[in-house]
Amino acid sequence: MVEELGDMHGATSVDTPMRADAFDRSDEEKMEIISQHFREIMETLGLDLNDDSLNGTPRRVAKMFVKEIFGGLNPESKPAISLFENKFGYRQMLVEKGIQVQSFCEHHFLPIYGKCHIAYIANGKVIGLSKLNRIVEHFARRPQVQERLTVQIAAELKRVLKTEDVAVYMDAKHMCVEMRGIKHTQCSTVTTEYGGRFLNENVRAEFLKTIKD
Ligand SMILES: Nc1nc2c(ncn2[C@@H]2O[C@H](COP(=O)(O)OP(=O)(O)OP(=O)(O)O)[C@@H](O)[C@H]2O)c(=O)[nH]1
Ligand SMILES: [Zn+2]
Repeated sequence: MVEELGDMHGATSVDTPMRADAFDRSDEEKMEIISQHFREIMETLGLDLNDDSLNGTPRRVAKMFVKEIFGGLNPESKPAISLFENKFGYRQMLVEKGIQVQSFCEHHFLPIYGKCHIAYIANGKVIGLSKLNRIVEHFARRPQVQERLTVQIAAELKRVLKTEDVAVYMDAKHMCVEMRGIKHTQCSTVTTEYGGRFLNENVRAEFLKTIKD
């Protein structure tokens, strides 16, 4: 189980901080507890949960947290990866650009949304394209900071593709910056992670040009 939680070659720094008892409860138990607590939050805000529109909300939120938007906390939801022999001898970078990112800021539990662009240079095997999107989706479905999300995606790609030649570029907007606090709507946050040959200026420039085209 500990092995499963480790997202990067045994290092722990990129891992989402999890409690030791994180998987002691079933999803159903988690939903029941969250539902009760969310009911209390709503009631504390003064809402009348006898209203037929509000009555099911605690359970809806609990299900959404456990099964949907934070489903990536469960290591069992990590996508199975299909790799294929690189019989065609493709040796250039493959860029999957414009992958949608929908995540949640772990400081305010408000949405982070934007785009992620991924590249890798095949080392023997090639990956099913949709698996690149699924890896992004898995790590996005956790409370996150954008930096960790970016590094977790890169680490998983390196692990499954058995190469350091990986690049991740993410450009996202944070609702915690837009809707509250500073309330600035025009900025976005860019995070990057480059490994192996992407540390070379020319290779990186080709990647950046491809995602800007
Ligand atoms: N580095 C980083 N910071 C983030 C991310 N998402 C949100 N934040 C920031 O996390 C910080 C939390 O800071 P605090 O000062 O504790 O929270 P706050 O008082 O609500 O801050 P304000 O948003 O400035 O009102 C804020 O500056 C957020 O903008 C992220 O993905 N990465
Ligand atoms: Zn936030």
